[in-house]
Amino acid sequence: QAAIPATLEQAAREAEELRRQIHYHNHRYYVLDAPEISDAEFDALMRRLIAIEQVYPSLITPDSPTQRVGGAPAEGFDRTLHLTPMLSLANAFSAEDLRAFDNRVRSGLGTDRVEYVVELKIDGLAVNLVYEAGRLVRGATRGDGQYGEDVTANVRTIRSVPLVLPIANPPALLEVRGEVYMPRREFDRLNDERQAAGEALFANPRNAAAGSLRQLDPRVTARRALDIFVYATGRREGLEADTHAQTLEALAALGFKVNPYYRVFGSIEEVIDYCHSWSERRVDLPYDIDGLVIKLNSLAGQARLGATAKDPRWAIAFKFPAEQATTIVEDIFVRV
Ligand SMILES: NC(=O)c1cc2c(=O)c3cc(F)ccc3oc2nc1N
Repeated sequence: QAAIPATLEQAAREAEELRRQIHYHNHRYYVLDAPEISDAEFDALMRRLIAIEQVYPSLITPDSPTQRVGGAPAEGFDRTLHLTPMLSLANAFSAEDLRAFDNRVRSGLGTDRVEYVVELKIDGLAVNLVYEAGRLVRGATRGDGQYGEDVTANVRTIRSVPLVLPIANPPALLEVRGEVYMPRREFDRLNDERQAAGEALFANPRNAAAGSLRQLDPRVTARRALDIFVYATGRREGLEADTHAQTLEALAALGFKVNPYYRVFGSIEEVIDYCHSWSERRVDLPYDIDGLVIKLNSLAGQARLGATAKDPRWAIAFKFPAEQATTIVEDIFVRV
């Protein structure tokens, strides 16, 4: 272990370089799932930065990777107002519903052909992230769509959530929406742990993710392998895009984790085929999806169609049939 730099200036330079490397390798591992260095090498970088920050506490910045896991638990969660409302999605349950949606969109726009983006509908809980000058300043649950619970300390523990956007001139203000989820393997591990400890089990990964994200103690959240896929922006200044697909590409370029299975189609029939193909394929995914989300690709078109009081006219969720209840209801007739 090399000696800690003798002066604050040298320490600051090394700390800055270490932060850059750690953010980079964190992104490689947790966002791209393509690490370039071993865990041991990554841990060595972290230990070096922690050692320097211990000797020079003035170097500890809120977005330092050593600050991902906060300390004292919160008493409760503050309410926070989203910069733009988080609406909910109307549901489609059949090909006919999707064709009706397509007819409404095309007649609303007065065009006969439109492009749609189709994304997997991750079965987790929606969160809202706010970045100011490229730094994560807030993470909130969806709440009632206008106000959410401020769970920033917990969101910061999700390794695939960038604490800083590592580019020279980040957007001045960026609101990003995503779905926080718990991979099924982590869900099984967590329930085995709770079973062994005689604690109540989580019914499904969505409940486990919600329960983990709404922990008062971020150190508990940090022990749950939560993950996120981002899927939209809210308020944004300095992020240019004409289509939703370009928005997803821009978010990925900023270091966010975007689900790789989104596709652009030029007709609702292709959308329908893609949706049906995932009804069986989804069992092979390491996380739960409860359908797909179909969105008009053109952002100008989205703006023209707008939203009703609660849901956008330019998007719809295609839902798979609900899982048949797998638990056999106990025999409720007591034999007398
Ligand atoms: N769970 C999801 O994977 C997912 C959820 C939403 C939304 O809830 C959603 C709600 C809106 F009002 C508009 C777009 C949306 O896009 C979305 N896209 C997704 N991929």
